[in-house]
Amino acid sequence: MLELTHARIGYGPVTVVGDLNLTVGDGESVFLIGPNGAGKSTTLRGISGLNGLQAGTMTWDGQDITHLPASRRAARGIAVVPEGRHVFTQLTVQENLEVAARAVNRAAVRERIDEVFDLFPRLRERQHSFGGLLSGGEQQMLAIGRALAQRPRLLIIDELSLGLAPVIYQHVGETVRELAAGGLSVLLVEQNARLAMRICSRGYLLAHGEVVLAGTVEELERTDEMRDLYLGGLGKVG
Ligand SMILES: Nc1ncnc2c1ncn2[C@@H]1O[C@H](COP(=O)(O)OP(=O)(O)OP(=O)(O)O)[C@@H](O)[C@H]1O
Repeated sequence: MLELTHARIGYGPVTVVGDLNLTVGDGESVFLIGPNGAGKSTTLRGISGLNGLQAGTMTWDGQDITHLPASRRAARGIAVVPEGRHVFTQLTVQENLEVAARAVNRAAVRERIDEVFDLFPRLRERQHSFGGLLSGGEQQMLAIGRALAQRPRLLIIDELSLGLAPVIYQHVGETVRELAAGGLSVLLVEQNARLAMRICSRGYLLAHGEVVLAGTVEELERTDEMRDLYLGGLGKVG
């Protein structure tokens, strides 16, 4: 469904990611992992359209979207949860969701917000609270809820677990895993390999702007790189 071919992504004249080939199939959940500065966020910026491709192509459902602006990608079903969440701190939970739902389609806004509340009951409890007063975990739920309120077909999350306590990211991760199991396509950038491997079925290891390993979770967990660098030498995903 999403396919990047020989994609080169960077900032102005600077190239960060060179010659990237990456796919996320219909209903597939895929993670991107790699050390700091590997180019994971830059890759997501290329996919969401915030950074244009310096070379290569990107297709969505077989159509070339290489030059499509970010707003039009969202309308086609690509939703991004940025690193750092970026919820509107001066708007309530409900208003945050309304803005997101309306941005893509003005119909059935209430229905879409209720769907998000069903998924994250904590947000329903806090619907009248300002975004800025939420805990980190609640803000992450709201950031994911904002993306889901757009009824995407591909949900992209940059650093799901960042700054959250294990009990919180496991709860949020479980919800994302259920969404993926239900057929939503997911592309997850995540430092926590165990979490990424629990949610996703396939992954890419990125280093210095290049894919150095790719495969299914079963294939990746057998590699020395994943075992030594990300799974603490224990091998099997818990
Ligand atoms: N606005 C920018 N202009 C120029 N270079 C940038 C810019 N933003 C990021 N970079 C560079 O791109 C490289 C990759 O950054 P990126 O944020 O994509 O890595 P990452 O894999 O997401 O890392 P992290 O895990 O730390 O978030 C870094 O060397 C960084 O300095």
